[in-house]
Amino acid sequence: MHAPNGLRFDANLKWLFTEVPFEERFDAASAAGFTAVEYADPYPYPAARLRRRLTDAGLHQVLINAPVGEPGSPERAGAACLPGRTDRFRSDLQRGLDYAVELGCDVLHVLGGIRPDGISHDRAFATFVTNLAWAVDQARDTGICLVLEAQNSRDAPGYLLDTQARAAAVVEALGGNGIGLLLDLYHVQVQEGDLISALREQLPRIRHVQIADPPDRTEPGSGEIAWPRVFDTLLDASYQGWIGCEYRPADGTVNGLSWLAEQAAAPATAAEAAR
Ligand SMILES: O=C(O)C(=O)[C@@H](O)CO
Ligand SMILES: [Mg+2]
Repeated sequence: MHAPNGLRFDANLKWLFTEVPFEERFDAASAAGFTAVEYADPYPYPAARLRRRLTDAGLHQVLINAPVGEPGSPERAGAACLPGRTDRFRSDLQRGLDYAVELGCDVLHVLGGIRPDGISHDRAFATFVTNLAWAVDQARDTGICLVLEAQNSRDAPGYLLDTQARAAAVVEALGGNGIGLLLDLYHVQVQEGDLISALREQLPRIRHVQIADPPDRTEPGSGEIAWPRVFDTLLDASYQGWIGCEYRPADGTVNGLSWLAEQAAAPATAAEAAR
């Protein structure tokens, strides 16, 4: 969906349109005007079936996550930083790439993982970088870009990538080709604040953006972020990627979409601004 300001927003089907069962959310997103979707977990469904849902609804798949383990398991946020779990990481990553190819998806989010008790940060981080170097090689011929997201420690205690600087350090260590940042503005605001500086600093590495307004992770305009300033920063930098609506609608998905007109209004023309 193009907002009045020209930025492109996609619907996160884990968070939006939860009024209907998952497989009905494709049509619901299309009917609400979205042209693209993302969701973390396609794996309960055969990829060919999801592909049909996308095609029937006229939607593009923007992003999925690589598989993660069961809630409560050491791999619950992925195996990428777990020493001794390389085989598991590799098979999950390959499965993620297979789904991304089948869904025509451009971007695969590889989660940072939860550092296990007794493993130093340095060891977990080195394991992560080694695994990601292999993953970038695997993805190279597919054209799929891998992305890393920093998550805030309130919602994701123990998450390896807890700041933009840590996620960016991995991108830099791997040379920045075929790998970039998923910058989730909700996590940035909760963990670090200083959003516009973070955007300006990370823009060359950003391949995907996600949005939600703290403190309740609801739609833009319902919380504490100055969204028109944030969107202007992306526009000023000619950001070309998608922006995923990864928020919990405060009062129904379709009711809540009025923020697109209010918070992502068309920039005033020079003549209007001078009046
Ligand atoms: O929690 C988030 O933020 C995400 O983007 C999820 O995809 C992490 O699984
Ligand atoms: Mg996110």
